[in-house]
Amino acid sequence: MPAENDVDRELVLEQEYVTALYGRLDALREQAASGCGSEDPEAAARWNAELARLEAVEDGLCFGRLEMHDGSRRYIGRVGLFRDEADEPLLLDWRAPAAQPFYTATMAEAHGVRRRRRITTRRRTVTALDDELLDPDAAGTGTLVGEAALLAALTADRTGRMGDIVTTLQEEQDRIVRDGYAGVLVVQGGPGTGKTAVALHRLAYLMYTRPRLRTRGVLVIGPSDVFLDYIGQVLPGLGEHAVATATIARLRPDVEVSRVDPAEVAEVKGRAEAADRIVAAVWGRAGASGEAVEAEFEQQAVRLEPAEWRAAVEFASGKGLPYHPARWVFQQRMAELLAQRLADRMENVVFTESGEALDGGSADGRLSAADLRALAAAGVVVGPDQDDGPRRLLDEADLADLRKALLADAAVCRVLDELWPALTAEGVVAEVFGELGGVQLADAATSGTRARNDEVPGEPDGGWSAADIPLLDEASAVIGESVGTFGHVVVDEAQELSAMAWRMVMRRCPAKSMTVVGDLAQTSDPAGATSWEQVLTPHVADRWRLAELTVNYRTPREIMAAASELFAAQHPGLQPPRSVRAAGESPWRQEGTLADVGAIAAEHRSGQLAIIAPACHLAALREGCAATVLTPGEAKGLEFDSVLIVDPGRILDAPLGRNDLYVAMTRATRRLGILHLGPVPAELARIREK
Ligand SMILES: Nc1ncnc2c1ncn2[C@@H]1O[C@H](COP(=O)(O)OP(=O)(O)OP(=O)(O)O)[C@@H](O)[C@H]1O
Repeated sequence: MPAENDVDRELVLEQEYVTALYGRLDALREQAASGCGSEDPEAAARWNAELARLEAVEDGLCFGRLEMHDGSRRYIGRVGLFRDEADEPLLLDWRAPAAQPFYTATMAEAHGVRRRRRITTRRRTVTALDDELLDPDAAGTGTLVGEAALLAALTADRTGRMGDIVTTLQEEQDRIVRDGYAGVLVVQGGPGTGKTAVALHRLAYLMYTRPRLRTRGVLVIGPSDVFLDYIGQVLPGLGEHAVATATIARLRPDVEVSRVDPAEVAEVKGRAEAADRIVAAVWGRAGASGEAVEAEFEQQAVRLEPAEWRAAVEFASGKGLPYHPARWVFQQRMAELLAQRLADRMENVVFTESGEALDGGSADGRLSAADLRALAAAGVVVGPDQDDGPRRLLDEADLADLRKALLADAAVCRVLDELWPALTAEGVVAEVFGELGGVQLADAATSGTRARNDEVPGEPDGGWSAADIPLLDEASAVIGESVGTFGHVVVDEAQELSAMAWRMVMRRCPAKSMTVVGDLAQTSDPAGATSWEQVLTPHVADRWRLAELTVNYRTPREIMAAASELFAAQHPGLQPPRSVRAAGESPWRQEGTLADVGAIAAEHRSGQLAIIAPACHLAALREGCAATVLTPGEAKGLEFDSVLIVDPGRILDAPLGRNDLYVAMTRATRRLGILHLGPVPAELARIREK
């Protein structure tokens, strides 16, 4: 331990350095602020983004220092700063390779580091220094990097917003953050292992190492708007602003979700077979009629036999195009056929001496008066001076005009539309799934409802459900509507995605560069995942890799011990994650009624309290209650200082109720209480009574 006056001197020195860093930051901000007024809108936007980036790193700008064996020093912080315009680094961005030993250096493998220093600041003042001497002779004395700082971070009161963990990232987490794997990296781990935090830090890392991602766009998909709000500050604090966030439902902002499907209906809608049903419904509309086609164009009737127009259908559908682009090809082909048919009739023409066209029928292929009117309508003017006996009347340009006129003709379009109608995604989904409920849905593929798509209203009675969104997206894709894409996509709580939701996500990431975060033990959606391989192989074959996190930073040991009965019942043979700390308080249970909740909540003294209960009790519990009240599903991914679970018996009744209860129990960072409304469920019997 250095002597007290040594510590004071070090504090003064570090303060000087940190003050200089803030000075440099201020100068850069000033420069960015003046750039914001630029007349060039692109430059102004760039400077605005730069200013936002520099403003977001105010807190904890510099949080570490490495002292190397060669005597050099490296200061580590949220962004990189350089002295004036020179290359001399004042502060290393935490993502720079030279900063990595801050996270990975251990006694056994020091990576050239002699001393690792954590610098704690409040506003711009250095308040504490925490040094670790990496002495190889003392190898094996601990596995947590910066244990004191880590425990301080873990036991601090929760603020309701997730903070970044850039100052205390642990080695197993850092390895995932810096994993440059180009395919799908799955981060699997139990509750509280830092999966969300790690995924967001990895995204920040990838944006730093692959700057092109900033232009190609990155997307974070989370389970709920509350969750997205909860994590919303993490990336800006890491210096990255240009990140899109969405829930699965909000990936289609044009559709409003106003209905909840029963679980069994949502499960059927989530199955991959729903995609086949949509494909069948859409393509079943191309060339469905078996009749000969009669089109009338400027009083000329043209007839196409089924074999003729069917050839056009086959030609267009064989192009490998989506439905609407293929429809366009079909229409062009049909216009060619119809124009040719008309042209064949007009092949030879004879005019009288006075310039009148002979209207003698078409036995010899001569033009009738109707032929001439049709030609005039198509912009082809046949003058009397062109009468020099039988000849080919229409050249290529005339034929092109004729085709164009045919496609602009309402009567012709009506006929073409009947053969190959225009569709909307809403119409298709309403047609295939709209009026069906429950498991009857499974029969829809074979029964194939035949309602005319273009007459179906935009949405089924009662509006759309969240499970309809991937179906709408699928239908849009089959029809040929394009969607925005991203260079990298993070999917959080990925175990909840149905097969159809995965198809929707994959469509948005053509490069299939993704960070997928989840825990199969927390799946609560019956349409969700039971195996990563099963989920990913259809989309990326073997271009995916699994990385695991094993340490629970959130849930104290006492609560994890109580939750492990549930875990063991659901996953025999597997180990729940190891808790990094004890809270000193055991969870409790009590039998009672909803009326007891108020008194229990009133006893709660410090930190955030969340009440987690089945949906049927939410309204009653929210009345006059200051605490946050959530279902287990809504609580996914969140955490609170204290959690009170109400009516665990009913939570367990859900299709994957054990997982739901496991999720609810693992949200607490300190205290857990359980109020059961009847006899205690067997899974919770070992928890002490209050
Ligand atoms: N290295 C770390 N330093 C400080 N805090 C950490 C660290 N790793 C994780 N945490 C904290 O642990 C808590 C849990 O992290 P996170 O929410 O990312 O876990 P998770 O695995 O996604 O959990 P769940 O699956 O239960 O939603 C958060 O408060 C996070 O800040």
